[in-house]
Amino acid sequence: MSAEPRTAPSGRRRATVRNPAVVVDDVTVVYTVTSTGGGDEVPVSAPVRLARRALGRPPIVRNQALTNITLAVEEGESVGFIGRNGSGKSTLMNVISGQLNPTSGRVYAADVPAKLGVNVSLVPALSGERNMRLGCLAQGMTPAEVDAKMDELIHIAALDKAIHWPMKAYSSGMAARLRFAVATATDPHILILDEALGTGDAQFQDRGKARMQEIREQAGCILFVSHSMAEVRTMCSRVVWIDEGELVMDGDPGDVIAVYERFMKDLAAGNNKSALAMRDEAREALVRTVVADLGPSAAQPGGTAA
Ligand SMILES: Nc1ncnc2c1ncn2[C@@H]1O[C@H](COP(=O)(O)OP(=O)(O)OP(=O)(O)O)[C@@H](O)[C@H]1O
Repeated sequence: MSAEPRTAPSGRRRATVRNPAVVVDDVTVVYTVTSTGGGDEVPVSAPVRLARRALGRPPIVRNQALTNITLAVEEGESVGFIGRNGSGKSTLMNVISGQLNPTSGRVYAADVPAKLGVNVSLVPALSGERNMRLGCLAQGMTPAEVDAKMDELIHIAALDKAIHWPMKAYSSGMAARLRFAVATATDPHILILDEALGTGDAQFQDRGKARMQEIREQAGCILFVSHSMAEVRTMCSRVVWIDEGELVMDGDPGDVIAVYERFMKDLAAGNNKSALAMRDEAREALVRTVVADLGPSAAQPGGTAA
């Protein structure tokens, strides 16, 4: 990952990106996985295939999680990523955070992204408060900076007396509060939240939202994965819908969520054909917009738009 370009092709309706914090450039991710049920088999040499068969090992198949994803996120944006289970949201967040190398394509980031639960590992036997301190130190803060920040972090985590209990006594929601507070301690420029606030109660969600707003006001950006449309509607200034590893829509939260909810409703009702037609139409509209944004050269064979 590097902090190179200030402009890039964008999946958004605007052609120019003024202050990009993250640029995802034509990213494709293909996992390989063993499968007993067939699929797109990874070619292996004949001896390897025979040896695997003799040992009773299932064939290895390709699973394409992301296909040619291109988008840019600007400073100050809070972008919600929505989509069905297995559509590729977490894979994209893992690529952006640097946890996973894409099969092809690149990610450019203006700073090292902070991904909740990744930058620090917490110690179950230690109290929440000790873990908070250690987590901050692990992210490069000085002891004096940690001291100055502790009251604010304890307020954000809203754990009351449990802040002094060992973390092994925490529920998953309580641990999520603490991890969220630690992840935001350094005022990250790029914060990735993959299903982070959903585990918390209303009080934590309010404090979490307030903290995210502060980060945005300091020119930070937030990438936010959630299955809760209510949460996405209140938290995000823009929404990206991903399905089967491809961008389907990218724009105003109200517009994108309305189509996505119709899509999900149709699928739930068994109207797969109309759901998929709606999705394909939305995806084609996005491609047309990107091509128009990129100008006439992109519409020519060999142009830059996919
Ligand atoms: N480590 C892995 N090895 C093989 N395939 C994987 C791996 N991780 C994810 N996948 C596959 O990649 C695809 C996208 O998964 P991903 O977890 O990114 O989806 P998601 O949109 O975050 O799903 P969810 O909403 O259920 O969390 C799925 O087909 C999944 O099976």
